[in-house]
Amino acid sequence: MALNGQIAVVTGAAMGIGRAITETLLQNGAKVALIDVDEIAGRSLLEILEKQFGSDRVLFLSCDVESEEKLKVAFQKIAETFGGVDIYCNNAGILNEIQWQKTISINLVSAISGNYLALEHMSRQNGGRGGVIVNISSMAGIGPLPSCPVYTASKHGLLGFTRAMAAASRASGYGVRVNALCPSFVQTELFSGGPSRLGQFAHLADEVAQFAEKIGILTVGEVAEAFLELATDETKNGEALLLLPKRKQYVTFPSFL
Ligand SMILES: NC(=O)C1=CN([C@@H]2O[C@H](COP(=O)(O)OP(=O)(O)OC[C@H]3O[C@@H](n4cnc5c(N)ncnc54)[C@H](O)[C@@H]3O)[C@@H](O)[C@H]2O)C=CC1
Ligand SMILES: CCCCCC(=O)/C=C/C=C\C=C\C=C\[C@@H](O)[C@@H](O)CCCC(=O)O
Repeated sequence: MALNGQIAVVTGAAMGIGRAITETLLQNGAKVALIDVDEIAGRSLLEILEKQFGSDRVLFLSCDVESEEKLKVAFQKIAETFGGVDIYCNNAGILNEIQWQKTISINLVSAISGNYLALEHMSRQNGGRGGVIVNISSMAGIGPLPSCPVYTASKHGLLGFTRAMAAASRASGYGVRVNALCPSFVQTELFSGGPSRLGQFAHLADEVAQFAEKIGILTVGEVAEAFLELATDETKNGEALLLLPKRKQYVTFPSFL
């Protein structure tokens, strides 16, 4: 078991990619704290996971990641219950080009506050034991999706933040690796509900749908498998792993040094 005894925190854990990552972490021996704003879905999943893995290895905290204070309290509860944090998966995200400010708030602003809280608990400079942060960006964090420019911006921002955090952590000796996972289209609620939440560029939805059909759709299990690679490979820091059906690649970026 690659992660025996490790303590993981997953945001947006109640369904979709976050649920698959949570289940994969548990299957590999970790203890997992699930954070989600959807209390009904979260508690329902908790019941299933407690039966499958034991109540001593799972914890659910109903929390809206947009509230930095509530997220801080959630981290404190997790540290008190499990004894620390080794893995932070920042997964919670939405696609809403109509309420676009909310998309930025959840996908970027809350991701930043979550990363900083995780660093506080994991950094060796703060008495932590080090660890790894995996931010769930998107292929839209590497190339633009014309029908959702704000979602694209949030995922580009998250990718840039991830790479800067990785460099800062390395230079500061925090002992915390920070990586981004960039999946292409994945069969989830967010994907199927996306077209109904497009804004002024909704007329471009068909173009993107055709693109999705051309490149194919991932399963949440495939995303969870790629997550595990970033979480367990200690050579990976500051990486962006692009995941497509049937292939994956580490993205290379221009260097100016
Ligand atoms: N589905 C796709 O095609 C792709 C999704 N992604 C990213 O993967 C991540 C997960 O997306 P999916 O599983 O597809 O979405 P989903 O909609 O199926 O699940 C998202 C989960 O996050 C939770 N959540 C939403 N807002 C929250 C908040 N403010 N506080 C706490 N929890 C919150 C929801 O309740 C839900 O359980 C997102 O960051 C998304 O941008 C990246 C690439 C492709
Ligand atoms: C609209 C549903 C979005 C689901 C969430 C998500 O993050 C999915 C991202 C998947 C792929 C993004 C790919 C972006 C590629 C760009 O580089 C560009 O090539 C896309 C051009 C598509 C087009 O011509 O419409």
